[in-house]
Amino acid sequence: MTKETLATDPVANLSALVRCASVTPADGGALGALEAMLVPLGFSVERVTFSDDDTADVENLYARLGSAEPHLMFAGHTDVVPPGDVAAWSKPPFEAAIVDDMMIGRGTVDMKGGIAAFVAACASYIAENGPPKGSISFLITGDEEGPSINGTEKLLKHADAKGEVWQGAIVGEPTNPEAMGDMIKIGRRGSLSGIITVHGVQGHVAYPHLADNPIRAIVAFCNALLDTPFDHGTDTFPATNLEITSIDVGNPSVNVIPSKATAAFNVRFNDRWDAESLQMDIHNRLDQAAERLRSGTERPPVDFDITWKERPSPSFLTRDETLIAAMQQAVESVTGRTPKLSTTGGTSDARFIKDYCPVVEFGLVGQTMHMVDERVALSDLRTLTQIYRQFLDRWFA
Ligand SMILES: N[C@@H](CCC[C@H](NC(=O)CCC(=O)O)C(=O)O)C(=O)O
Ligand SMILES: [Zn+2]
Ligand SMILES: [Zn+2]
Repeated sequence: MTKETLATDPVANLSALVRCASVTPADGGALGALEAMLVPLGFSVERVTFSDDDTADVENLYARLGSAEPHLMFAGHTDVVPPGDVAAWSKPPFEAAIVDDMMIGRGTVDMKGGIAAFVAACASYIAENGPPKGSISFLITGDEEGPSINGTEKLLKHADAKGEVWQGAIVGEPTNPEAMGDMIKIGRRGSLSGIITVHGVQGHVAYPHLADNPIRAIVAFCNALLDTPFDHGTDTFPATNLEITSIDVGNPSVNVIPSKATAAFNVRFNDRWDAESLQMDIHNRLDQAAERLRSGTERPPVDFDITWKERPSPSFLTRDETLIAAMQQAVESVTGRTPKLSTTGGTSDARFIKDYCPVVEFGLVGQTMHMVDERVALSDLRTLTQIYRQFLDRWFA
């Protein structure tokens, strides 16, 4: 294998990936581009498409180099969110244009950049040392930005059923708020979504005693969810937070009391809760608010129901000190900075991986993810490559 055939340049790797328009669930050739980088490095590549009811088929990739332990998994996604208003971009979102040492394009930071850097780190490791004394695998999905039904969760099950065992995993999502070296994610909050529906009685706005306005109750319910904090955070997690994401009555008239009102909400919860205890607390809050609405009035009981999104995400915390320390040392040795160990932000596919092996997350600076003109500094991409390379050196030492 000559050095020239190896994908050691993270910028070239990223250009190839960004040029594939892989908006979920489309692959746009992205996994093929990744396969073309991995095969010359000696990886055995398996491509697998998953299907499910009521959702699009999605392509995924699992690649492994080596058969011995320790086995390190690098996990991520090649799918990207839509570009939005293409005319608002300063360069086409799937061109990978470089301006002032920044590459502009959808997925540059979230998270084709992480994949490009990890491939480059593997290539440079192999060029210097030959194949590692152990194994490296890539577990890459095309369904992270979408419903996440035909992605990482199924790919892990598929690989596990074939006997794959990992000792640790890195997820390459953008974890740094402002600069490289800011933050490693060592866990994630849970996520729970629901919709409250209040059923009222439609009527004339000038004759409210003949109707039952559901907006009165939906406002009281939203306040009951927002007024009292769920907690004040724990040693390792920020406070649980609930956001109302939508309130709808679908009423175009000014003189009609609507028949129904709904409020959608999402809770990001810490390790004091699980989905069940949180659901119970929310039910209690709503029951008490309904009782308050009725007490001392002639009103009928509030008729409401709540539906939960089928698949809440659990919170989790990685407790593997060795894996965390290896990433921390790699970041410190390249950036000279001590990264914060954090559980802030959204959830990620690490919530599935944690059931198979310890997992940490480190990637690029996330400031422009999902935005128009998403972009990465080429220097950050090179820094990330060096950090992953340092990690590999430590892991396989
Ligand atoms: N689409 C998935 C889960 C959605 C995951 C999403 N994660 C992020 O935006 C990552 C941001 C970060 O790194 O902090 C979220 O938290 O909503 C599904 O529906 O399951
Ligand atoms: Zn992402
Ligand atoms: Zn994203």
